[in-house]
Amino acid sequence: MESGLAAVVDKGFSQQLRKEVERLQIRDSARRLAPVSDSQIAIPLLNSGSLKCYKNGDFYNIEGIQFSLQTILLPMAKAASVHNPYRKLCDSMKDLMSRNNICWTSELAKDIPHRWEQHGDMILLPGGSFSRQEWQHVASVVYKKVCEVFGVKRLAKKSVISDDKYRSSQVTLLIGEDGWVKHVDNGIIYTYDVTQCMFSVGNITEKLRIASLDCTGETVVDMFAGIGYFTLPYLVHAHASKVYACEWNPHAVEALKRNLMLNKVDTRCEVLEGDNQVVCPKGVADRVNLGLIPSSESSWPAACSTLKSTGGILHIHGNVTDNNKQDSADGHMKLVENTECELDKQRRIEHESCHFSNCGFSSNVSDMHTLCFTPAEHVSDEQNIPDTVQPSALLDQFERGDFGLKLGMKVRHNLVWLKWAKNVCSQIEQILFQQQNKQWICTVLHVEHVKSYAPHINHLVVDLQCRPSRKS
Ligand SMILES: C[S@@+](CC[C@H](N)C(=O)[O-])C[C@H]1O[C@@H](n2cnc3c(N)ncnc32)[C@H](O)[C@@H]1O
Repeated sequence: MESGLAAVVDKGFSQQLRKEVERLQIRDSARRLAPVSDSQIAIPLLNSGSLKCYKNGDFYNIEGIQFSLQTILLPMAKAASVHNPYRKLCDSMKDLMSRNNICWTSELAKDIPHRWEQHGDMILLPGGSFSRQEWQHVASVVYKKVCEVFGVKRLAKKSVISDDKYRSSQVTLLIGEDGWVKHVDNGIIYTYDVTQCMFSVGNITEKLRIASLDCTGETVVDMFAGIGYFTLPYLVHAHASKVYACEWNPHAVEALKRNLMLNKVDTRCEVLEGDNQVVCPKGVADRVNLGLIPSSESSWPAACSTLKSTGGILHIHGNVTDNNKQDSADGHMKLVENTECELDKQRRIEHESCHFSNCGFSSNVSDMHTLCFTPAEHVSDEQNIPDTVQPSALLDQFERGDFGLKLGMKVRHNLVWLKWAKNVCSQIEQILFQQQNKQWICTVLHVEHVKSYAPHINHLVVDLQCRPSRKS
């Protein structure tokens, strides 16, 4: 048993809350979930830092699940007690400090990371690890010890991704000659220098989605190519005939060129080094990828002018903020569906992508068509709430701002997402109209949820089909 921080929640909500704390990356996997009474379960946590914004009086509330924080004795996970590098790291650091007559404190213990990334023979530590003054006295030995514990040759440490125009990596090499690492991801080899470029692990679902497209015969322009996160899936799996890859960070360009060679697709890709607003070719693309967050808006005109005169598809990424925290906390409306079983319902509510078509809802995904809303007991104007509401009607009400109902969080999010997609769609129509002096019809084909970026901020992608209107 080990004492530590835990979230205590009613049994019926324990699995939902476990998923939420895993999403926030604060679940302590070294200790096991355990009942604390007949009706409550404790979920072990690493820390409570990211929970601050969910605090409501003495309790916390995530997605309508109420829980408290307590310090509790919990059993160790089996794997953790047998082979746990974190424990090994703690033990070897305690030992090292005592040999150097440095007193072991809880502050020093907090400086030891619970998570890290392994890139082949390199361990990449999170920012903030080993940052206290005491470590500096024994710095070179500490870093060697860390390598020993993990059985690697190189060690590096992160801080935040820089806000500079290159979104440079902020990684310092602590032990080793260079920062080049290799990743194999969905059959694609990526190599890059961790001290110079970033690798967005969180975008894996979007990379897989791109990989599943059939782009045979298509020309694609990747406006923010980086080291080839999307350029490579377009070439290797989606079989694009040609990709123009724009990138202005010379370190990323170097990695991109290496990656094209490594994956033997360099003959189908032209790397255009520089600002995409300058280097992007005109009138060539069937498809344009705009993979920059929080927004790629400044490059939308260049993206529009790279489309073929017959039109094409834009994949526009963006961070979308849901500001209305109050509604999400009390969630007056429950989202239910008539016919589905409990498990399907759960899956559907957790299914984080939504498909919308032509700013209405697409017929190929039944999700939103079959939704109806049931008022919870405490909604006073129950009689005014229709049994079934068409999502497009919901959006109209939502846009007029006369939405008297409070919606369940996922539904409201979907409406916020759809509103964002519609907004992007009409801005792109305007840009195309201004550039070409004729009407274009843009259609929202799909809205993809890539990841939760921060509380109330979601990274989305809208797929827009853009066609010149026959009328004008
Ligand atoms: C965040 S990375 C995106 C990588 C990839 N799309 C992803 O989501 O994982 C953005 C890349 O776009 C590049 N970039 C940003 N603005 C640019 C511009 N105007 N022209 C060319 N490259 C640009 C940055 O240097 C960086 O490598």
